[in-house]
Amino acid sequence: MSKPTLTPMMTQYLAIKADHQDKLLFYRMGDFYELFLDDAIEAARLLDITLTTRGQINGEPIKMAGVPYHAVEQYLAKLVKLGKSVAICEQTGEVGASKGPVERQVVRIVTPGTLTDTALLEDKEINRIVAISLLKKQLGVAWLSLQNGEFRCKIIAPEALPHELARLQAAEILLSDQTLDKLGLAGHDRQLTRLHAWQFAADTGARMIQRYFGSQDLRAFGLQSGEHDAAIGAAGALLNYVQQTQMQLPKHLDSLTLEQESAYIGMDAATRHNLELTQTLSGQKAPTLFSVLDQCATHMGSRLLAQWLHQPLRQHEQIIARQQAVAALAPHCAQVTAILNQVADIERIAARIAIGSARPRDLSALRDSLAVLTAFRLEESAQSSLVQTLLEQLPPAAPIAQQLTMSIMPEPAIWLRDGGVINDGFDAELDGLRRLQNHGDEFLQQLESRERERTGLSSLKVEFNRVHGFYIELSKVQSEQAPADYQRRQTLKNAERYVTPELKAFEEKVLSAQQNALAREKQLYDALMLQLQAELPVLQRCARAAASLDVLTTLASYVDAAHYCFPELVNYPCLQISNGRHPVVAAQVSQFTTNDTQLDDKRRLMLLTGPNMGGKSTYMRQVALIVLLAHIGAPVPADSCTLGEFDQIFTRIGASDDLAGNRSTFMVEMSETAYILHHATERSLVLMDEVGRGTSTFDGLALAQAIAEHLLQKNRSYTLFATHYFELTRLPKQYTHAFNMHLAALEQGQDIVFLHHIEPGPASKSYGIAVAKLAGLPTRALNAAYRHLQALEQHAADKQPQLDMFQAESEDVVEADMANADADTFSATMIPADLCAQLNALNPDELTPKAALATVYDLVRCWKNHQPNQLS
Ligand SMILES: Nc1ncnc2c1ncn2[C@@H]1O[C@H](COP(=O)(O)OP(=O)(O)OP(=O)(O)O)[C@@H](O)[C@H]1O
Repeated sequence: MSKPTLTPMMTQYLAIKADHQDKLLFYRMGDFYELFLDDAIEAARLLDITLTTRGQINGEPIKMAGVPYHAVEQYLAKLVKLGKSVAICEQTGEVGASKGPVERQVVRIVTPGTLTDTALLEDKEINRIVAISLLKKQLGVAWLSLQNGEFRCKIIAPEALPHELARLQAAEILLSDQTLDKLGLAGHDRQLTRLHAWQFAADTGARMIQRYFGSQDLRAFGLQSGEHDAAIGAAGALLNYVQQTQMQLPKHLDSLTLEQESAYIGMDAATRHNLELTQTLSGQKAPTLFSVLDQCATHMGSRLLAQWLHQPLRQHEQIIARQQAVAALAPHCAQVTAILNQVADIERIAARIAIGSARPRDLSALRDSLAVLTAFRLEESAQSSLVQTLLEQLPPAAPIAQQLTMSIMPEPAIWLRDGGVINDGFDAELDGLRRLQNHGDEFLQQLESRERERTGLSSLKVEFNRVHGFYIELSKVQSEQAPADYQRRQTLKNAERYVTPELKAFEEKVLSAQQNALAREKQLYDALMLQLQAELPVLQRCARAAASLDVLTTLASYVDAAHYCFPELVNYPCLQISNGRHPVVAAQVSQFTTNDTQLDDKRRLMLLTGPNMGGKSTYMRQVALIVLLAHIGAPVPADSCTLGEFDQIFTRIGASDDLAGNRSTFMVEMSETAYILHHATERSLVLMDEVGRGTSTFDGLALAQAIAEHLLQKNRSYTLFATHYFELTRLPKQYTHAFNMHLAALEQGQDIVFLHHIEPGPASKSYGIAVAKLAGLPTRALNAAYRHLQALEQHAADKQPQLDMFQAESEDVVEADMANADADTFSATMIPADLCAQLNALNPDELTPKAALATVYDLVRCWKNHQPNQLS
């Protein structure tokens, strides 16, 4: 086959594209980024842009689609959200400098995990890129954020991977095909970037890490060869990937930290999801714990708060240090917030300085923020050593602030290429070039009066326009008398325009002054950027201190405004909450009913019963959220709270399919439960909501009981176990560490009033049909449900096989903690079998009034035959 004939430009395009097969190539042509061939088809579909054609290859039209360069960011944002990576190819050579197409190069690669551009990032989210390496049986994870320099790694058990990914909320996941085959990672398709296995090799990784940090030995990072090989390989792959996509290794990465499991309260993926920390169950951004709490003045504060919520601390000393800081800041909330409101996102500006992409307005915002922080003083911070440390870290090194003040214009231009960024008086050469530009007016005025005098022509004017540059204009009438040295440049209807050698020379000088000034500004800007890069650690420390102060102040604002209290942390088993509230639900309903919780070494498992909609889930989540908030050092929504030591929080709540993972609702339920039973300890908080309901009644009941027993006997965790299986309320008889509580409700006829108040003992009824009535089930269906219920109850009464909420409890089971239950609701209705058969056969909706009356007579007669003394 003969080689296709290609234009020089297409040859260049294909050569560049060959190095970026797995990405969309944005190829700069004038004011557009163009995509060709398959890239064009894909981009047209994903971005909803027009697909056209341009030229041919082998007689086939070449598909083409393009986006204007000035709007490129919105398209990049869209593609990155869809998990796509884009190679940006710019014109790097001078137009016409050589034969053929102007030289072009890929100058950066935009991937979901390596974004730094404000326009492409969510303000309140941390963008992390995670690398996973499986070496033999060792699983290493490393993660990095280009926005805040975070760089960490750890070795984890393979089954903990989904939970780790849920915690890190990776924007992009790097791994090899081999690792992917072994791990699966269903549901993460969009985030996956596959790399060659050699990129995860431990020795390459070790070399990369040592070179980047200029260190001889990995032990400085707590990493041991052999023991941490998978983590080292993953960290090395990350560095390599960043270098390849950013065309450089930014200088602001933190020292690599080996994360220890024991530092944080463990939460599995299901728990983070169920507790709606930063996302609702349906994937929305509000209302969540984060959306309700986040009053931070800065975006970096908001991001840190979200990070704290996903990483509750375990060490009591650290928590107490934060509590003291929050308490110390409480009286100063308004003052600190007013200051922080004036502070820009220094963290992200520092990241852009690190990769050399900071824009003029970033630097002016940085300058203004640093000035505010330098002047910031807070009295009475002595109560908290944490606040004192943060305040010490706030003011940046004086030279940075001074340098920015001197070098950057008060209101610089948006783009460096437009000039007007470097301050007047900062550089003598730039000032000279600017003078030449600006004082051109003076020269032109002088020239105009001189020429008028020389020619005696009153209509003579010296002017400038963008197309023709400087010119002398004469009216049509006087143009006849133009001197010989005037060269005609343009003829208008009423005027003639000329240039002179003197004017031309001046024009050249001014224009070159303009270009020279722009070049000088760029030189000075680049030098400033290098200076700032050298100060990155100081800037990052300042940004982190400001973000921490912001979060602590936000938490402090809840002490008075929402009557939150500081939990007391003790070293004996205890989970005691008085008048606790659900922080999110309480913020939404007009009247929230507060509830107590009392678990300790002797009360380990609370069996929670109560009607649907009674508030069981809310109560259980409230307990978990209070425990979680306590561990980020926050005050909690309660009147008082005492907590022992906790290591993990587990939840098994709600029903969801895992379609991506090909698991049914019941399978998901059982997998999550299995994980809990394998991992929960006596320091763990476990929430179990209606476990077993995904299968048949008997299987479900049997499983629920076995799970509760396992939690009581083996795990000995603090457990809240909500159930509709009334049989389980017998467990306290057998296990002294279990106890019954229920959410109270009142019945009024066929209606129900939820009290949302937790009371001792099991619930007496489930009120399912009453709740269905509230939900608007048609009357016909409701009536049928009541009839079926009666029949079922009768059947159960006859056979006595299984107790349920509506059935009398045998005497030996009714125990002290049932004392509050309404005894009347436990009395069985004994209906004779023939009467029951008649009732079952009856459908009142189908009876005429006359037939109904006759039926009532029949029934009464039948009943009287059985109960002659009662109804005679
Ligand atoms: N303590 C409370 N104070 C005020 N309103 C509450 C309280 N607890 C729950 N609610 C309200 O009741 C609604 C139902 O609560 P929840 O979902 O917790 O009930 P549930 O018992 O778990 O129901 P189901 O068994 O059907 O899942 C909540 O959406 C909330 O509006």
